[in-house]
Amino acid sequence: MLTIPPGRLLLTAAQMRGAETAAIGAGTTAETLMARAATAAARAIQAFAPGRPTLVLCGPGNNGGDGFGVALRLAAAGVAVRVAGWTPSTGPASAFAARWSRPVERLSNTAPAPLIVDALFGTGLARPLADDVQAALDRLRGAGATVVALDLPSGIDADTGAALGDPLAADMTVAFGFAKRGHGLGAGRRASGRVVIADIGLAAPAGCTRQVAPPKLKEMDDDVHKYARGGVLVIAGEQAGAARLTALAALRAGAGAVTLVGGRGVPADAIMACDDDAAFALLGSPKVRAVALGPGMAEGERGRDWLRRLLAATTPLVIDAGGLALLAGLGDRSVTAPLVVTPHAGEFARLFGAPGIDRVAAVAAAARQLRAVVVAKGRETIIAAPDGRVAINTHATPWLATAGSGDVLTGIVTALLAQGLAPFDAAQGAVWLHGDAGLRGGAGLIADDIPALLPAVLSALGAAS
Ligand SMILES: NC(=O)C1=CN([C@@H]2O[C@H](COP(=O)(O)OP(=O)(O)OC[C@H]3O[C@@H](n4cnc5c(N)ncnc54)[C@H](OP(=O)(O)O)[C@@H]3O)[C@@H](O)[C@H]2O)[C@@H](O)CC1
Ligand SMILES: Nc1ncnc2c1ncn2[C@@H]1O[C@H](COP(=O)(O)OP(=O)(O)O)[C@@H](O)[C@H]1O
Ligand SMILES: [K+]
Repeated sequence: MLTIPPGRLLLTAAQMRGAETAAIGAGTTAETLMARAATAAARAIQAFAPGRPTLVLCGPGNNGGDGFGVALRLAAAGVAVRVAGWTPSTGPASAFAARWSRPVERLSNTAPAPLIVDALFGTGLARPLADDVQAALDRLRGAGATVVALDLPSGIDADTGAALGDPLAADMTVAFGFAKRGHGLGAGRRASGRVVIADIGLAAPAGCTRQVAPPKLKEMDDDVHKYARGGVLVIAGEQAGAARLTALAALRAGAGAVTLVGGRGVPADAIMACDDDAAFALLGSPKVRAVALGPGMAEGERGRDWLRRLLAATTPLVIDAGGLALLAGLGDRSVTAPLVVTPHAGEFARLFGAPGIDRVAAVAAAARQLRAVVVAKGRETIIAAPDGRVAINTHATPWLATAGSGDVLTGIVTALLAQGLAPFDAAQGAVWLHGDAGLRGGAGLIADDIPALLPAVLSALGAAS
């Protein structure tokens, strides 16, 4: 499980190299950075699994150098340490390797130890693990050792989290400077275990991806009225369940009033119903501060009409489900409204094409292309703004993969927009609240439960008064 703290930066390998170059340009040597990394990692290892006989697997590059640095420090602390793998011959890594006076064992026949430190490859992994390296990892995996990875589990792509082999699953990963995107995505997320970030004195470049943080909620004025809290209009199709889930979620997430068009006019008591003509008349009035389009909606002229009208308006808009299918079929996707779209993987592919291995890059490109905030839902939800900002949410549970869960998210995003949050902040906040509600609900969760869990989520964030 990933435990990168909320709000943390998630860097790419290129951004890490940029940070390193900047630090070196400002006078810190590469050896100093490596020494800081090794000292921090050795400390974290001693706190996590003190005194255990250790095998350090060292690679040919600087990740291997970190490994030698850790081996030297653990040995100096009296731990029984062996090293296997490469002996780096260039750069700062070679200096650390040269100080290791004991043997360097061959990966192919080294014996396991109760603690394995994985320092084979970090951000420089450039191709799939070679067969002999993979075979060594597979053999060592069988020993059931505790595994600590330095910077990244070896075999994980730093930028995408993709597996370039089958890494040893780490119990803890000590990330140097910053967490990497690969810690939060895909196979990397599974393989990283607990991610501890070691400060080695690097400054992050601008424009890095962030882990989604809980939203900062504004205190409510005591003389507020329902429309001042943010009125929401939900334009739904005939599927009553989806429409109702979106509308209820918007109310629970703080919208003062929700008007629903469609959903066969079946509102719960607190939801107001109206028809298309009345809803058209409401648009642009202070009673509607944000609109959701698409829950339970089939393709057809009514939806297309709404879509064209809403895209050309100025009221903040969320498009999901049937609304996304309509958007995919639209020749001219020019948008004036502040827009958030919330596609799941299938909807994303239909709108923007298959994302390929680098989901973050694909979602960022989609946001630029559509000039909208794109919320690409899934196990990790990636949120991108047209100006290039990207956030990743992992604060969620697979129990959220349940029918209607996306309709609930739509309602939450719309409610936060109606309360005046900017689209990128509303999208992040909503995804976090939705994820937190899912985690609170846990096993057996269904979409109907999520709106009812929101009061506890909001109260815990200090929104009770
Ligand atoms: N950034 C910073 O400030 C700091 C970074 N630090 C550390 O540096 C790490 C990055 O180091 P790095 O750039 O040397 O890359 P690394 O991960 O050791 O791998 C490169 C080596 O592996 C090789 N190689 C690649 N793929 C391979 C494969 N499949 N199979 C076999 N070989 C393969 C590649 O060979 P080549 O591709 O050149 O043939 C090269 O020799 C980073 O993760 C962190 O631990 C810290 O010291 C603190 C400061
Ligand atoms: N494996 C998972 N782990 C965490 N969250 C998930 C997972 N799978 C789906 N989700 C979340 O559940 C929601 C599902 O949305 P969606 O696919 O639109 O459902 P529906 O169409 O049934 O409403 C999204 O918020 C998504 O991020
Ligand atoms: K590693």
